[in-house]
Amino acid sequence: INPTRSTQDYQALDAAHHIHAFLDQKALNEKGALVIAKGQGLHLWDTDGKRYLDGMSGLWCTALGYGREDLNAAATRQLAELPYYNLFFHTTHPRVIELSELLFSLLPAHYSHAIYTNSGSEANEVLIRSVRRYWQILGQPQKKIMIGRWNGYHGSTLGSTALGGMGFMHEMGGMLPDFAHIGEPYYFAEGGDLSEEAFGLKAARELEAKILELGAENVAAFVAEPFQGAGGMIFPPASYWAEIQRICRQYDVLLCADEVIGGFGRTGEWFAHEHFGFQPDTLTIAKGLTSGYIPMGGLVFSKRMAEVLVDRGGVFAHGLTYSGHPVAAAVAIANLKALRDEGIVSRVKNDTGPYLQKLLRETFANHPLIGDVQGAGMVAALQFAEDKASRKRFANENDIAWHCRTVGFDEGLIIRSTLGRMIMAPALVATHAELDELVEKTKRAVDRTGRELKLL
Ligand SMILES: Cc1ncc(COP(=O)(O)O)c(CNc2cccc(C(=O)O)c2)c1O
Repeated sequence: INPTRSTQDYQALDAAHHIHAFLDQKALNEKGALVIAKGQGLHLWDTDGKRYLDGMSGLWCTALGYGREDLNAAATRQLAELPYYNLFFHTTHPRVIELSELLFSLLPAHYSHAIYTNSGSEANEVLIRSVRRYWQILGQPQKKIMIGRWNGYHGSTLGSTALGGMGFMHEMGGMLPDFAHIGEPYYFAEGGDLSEEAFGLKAARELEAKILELGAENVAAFVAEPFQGAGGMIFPPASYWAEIQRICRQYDVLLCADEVIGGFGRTGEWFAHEHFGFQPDTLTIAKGLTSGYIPMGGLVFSKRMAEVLVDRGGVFAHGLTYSGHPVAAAVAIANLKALRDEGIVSRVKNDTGPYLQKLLRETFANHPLIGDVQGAGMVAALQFAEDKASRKRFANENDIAWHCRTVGFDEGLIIRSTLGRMIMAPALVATHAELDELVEKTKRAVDRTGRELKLL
């Protein structure tokens, strides 16, 4: 690492010019941000030269890990050839066409069209506008309410915030009309004395109750993450998604999956909805699309929706300057080809995913502080609990998880904490040795947390 400034200089300038995401900036300014300067494989280095194992793929996005020469070369070549063009005014360009050809070869056959964006939030703004336009074209303009889930996360733009279910986000700048929410399928916290199977059906049937309350003729879509990511890496009970899908079909409500985190191999399937076995009408994508090397998101439409928007919709009044950006598309092509041709997604499904999941369950099955281990493929969560059998959580579970995350950084490990859960989502290229290091360092952080907070 050859930083041109001292860490302190970087921290002072960062504090002078930035408002960071989801934190109290004044508090951060008192201790200074961690300045990450280099990445290679699954490792990151800060400006003091400290090395970290990145157990979070950056923010769930660096599927191929850091330092990939193929992605660098793809971007450099495209920057030289055509650094920018667009899909406005009857024009297009080769790279975004080649990306879509490749993308739809990896998607289930009933998807046909995509609109690209720069982020997942923007893709969900396109979703809101496209869904309402779809029902307008079909002569049902009043069918426009979008139903999301409490503690769901769909982004930080205005509509995506309203679609999400994080109340403290709604309080900033106000909520929007025509958005509704139902409870989340968080069995450990909400299951009570129901079986998982029964709770999954109960949680799903909240959607039917909400649709009947609002009037099916007014409800446009249900939008949800196949598994909740930012909300705490929560997998729903096995009975959940089939029931949600049945309800959507019964009331002619579009089923929209937000695959920003789950997409591109995270669960061992190319898309998380395939892991859970349901067929959404739209898919929101971002993150793993380019392994985070360059911003890109998108909205994927089923043939059924695309035909209405294209064949009967006339002018589609939407457009973003950088939609389908040539350099982002070039990186996405290289990224998807590597995931496919290096057999990375199938290795997550058949080898490294099962290896990680088994190792976590063996390591934490009888741990006095851990009440549940959830996950599949290269994503997992540990639930802190005071008592496993009764699923009793610690009153101060947020503080415990945050302490564990902080201890992790001290041990050279980056994992995420949300509520009372420790989350990991390492790069899909992780080796058995790197997964061993990830689990070993996580155990050390959990044990240290237990000692330092006198939980044991
Ligand atoms: C399901 C989902 N949908 C949309 C977005 C928004 O994407 P953009 O950020 O590209 O606009 C996300 C983003 N998810 C996200 C972003 C940043 C941090 C964390 C975290 O869990 O710490 C999660 C997401 O997880």
